[in-house]
This record gives sequence, C-alpha cells and structure tokens, in this order.
Amino acid sequence: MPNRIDQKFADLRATGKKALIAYISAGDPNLDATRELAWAFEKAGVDLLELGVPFSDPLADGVVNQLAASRALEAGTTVPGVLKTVREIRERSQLPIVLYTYMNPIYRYGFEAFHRDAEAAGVDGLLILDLPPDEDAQNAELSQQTSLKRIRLIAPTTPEKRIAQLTNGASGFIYYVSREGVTGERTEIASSLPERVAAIRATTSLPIAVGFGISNPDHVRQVAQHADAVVVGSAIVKQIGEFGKDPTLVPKLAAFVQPLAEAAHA
Ligand SMILES: O=P(O)(O)OC[C@@H](O)[C@@H](O)c1c[nH]c2ccccc12
Repeated sequence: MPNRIDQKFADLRATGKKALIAYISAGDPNLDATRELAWAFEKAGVDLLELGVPFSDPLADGVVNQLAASRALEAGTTVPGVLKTVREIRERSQLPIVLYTYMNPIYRYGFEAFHRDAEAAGVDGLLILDLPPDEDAQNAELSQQTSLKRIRLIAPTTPEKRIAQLTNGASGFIYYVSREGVTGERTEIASSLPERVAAIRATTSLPIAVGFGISNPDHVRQVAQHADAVVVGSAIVKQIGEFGKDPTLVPKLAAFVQPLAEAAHA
C-alpha cells in the first residue's frame, strides 16, 4: 500500500489543488478530543494532520503551542497514549498523520521501538524537531526499515548550499518555515517566500509545505500560490484552548478549519 502522504499529494496534484495541513497538540484538551478532532477535520477537508507529541520544553514553539503542550501533559498524555489514539483514528480514517516530536519523549520510549510502534499504529511520517540532519544517521537507518516518511524543516536562514543537503534524504514533504523564531500567528506573509520556495524546488521534487504565522483563509490563499501545502497551527490551537472541554469543541473547530481547507483547494 502506498504511503498515505504520497497518495494524498498525488491526488491533489492530479486535481491541481493544494493541501491544508492542520497542526494540533495530541492530548489537548485530552486524547478523546484529539481522536474526535481528527475525524471531524478529515470531513471538513483537512488533507494531513500534524500531531504534536507534548513535551515539557518545546523550544521551537511559541506560547500558544507551549500552553497546548502543558494542557496535554496535565491531562496525562503519554507517548503510548498518543500511539493508541492514532490506532483509534485509523479505525475510521485514512487521513495522513505526521507526528511532530522532540527527541526526548521518543528517546525515553526507545527510539527503535517508537519507530516500530508508530508505524504499526498507522502513523505516516515523523518530524523530529531537534534532531539535526547531520546527526540523524541512526534515524535514517531506522526510517528505512519502516515506511515512515522523514519530514525535514528548512528555515529562512538556511544557507542555499545546505538546502540540497537537507532535501536529500528527506521524504514525504519538505516543511519550509516561513519566518525566523518560534511558531505563532502573524499579520503578514513573509515577502521572501516565493524566492525561497523556488530555491528549495530547484533541489527536490518533494512537495513543499509552508507554515509559521498563517492564520486565516486569506493567508492560506496567498501562500498556496507558491507552496504545495499550507500549515496552520497556532490559530487552530488557540481555538482549542478557548473552547477547552466545551461540548461544542469539535463542531466549532470543524467550522474553523473548513474555510482554511477551502482556501487551499480553491
Ligand atoms: O503555529 P503556526 O505559526 O501556525 O505554525 C505551524 C506550527 O505550529 C506547527 O507546524 C508546529 C508545531 N510545533 C512546531 C515546531 C517546529 C516547527 C513547526 C511546528
């Protein structure tokens, strides 16, 4: 069976559409909500789900995502719990799922066991946020034994020479971080975006996702002109924080992501 990420991008390419990628922290406000949100997001048109594995020191994350990770940890979210939730999501969904994680939680779980169990649970790809590509020889080895795609980040400050080094060995898609600093909403799209995305395209045929600071359908439309996929994180996570355990959380969030997905597909 082809990987769900490859399949999704192939389908979108065939119809000339761009992907909407939604990021949420797994376990915020609890893992039952994560499962329900995944199902509702798929119906609302989300093309790929990034699930953050909550960690106490998420250094690449802005305050909105940090708070979400603390809520998830407070609710008792663990790595085995996240994997179990992916299994449950898979009972009714083929939505591609990428786990976003720092090294620490998966190292404690057991690096090799994590890869094996994530694949068995129905995870499609991994983005290990604080594993520099120069040090991921071990990861590369393990990734080859599993079907998990290895997503890599490229930043605005990445030197051109290094871009090819990063894209070489990545799979699934490339994640271009459109701004320096941490995750979080901004009012404007970075002006360097088209040029940077073009520089990445020159080195790889992988789809390019762009994220950081994208918070409304207008932003999504602008970024979708250049990228194959648009990532929205903090804007969604902020809503989850506001509704919390309110029984209308899932329909409210589905209504929030639907126009974002429509903007990517337009
Ligand atoms: O929150 P934003 O600005 O919408 O950006 C997406 C981002 O949250 C998500 O992709 C993400 C969550 N944690 C990260 C850590 C590093 C890079 C990216 C991420």
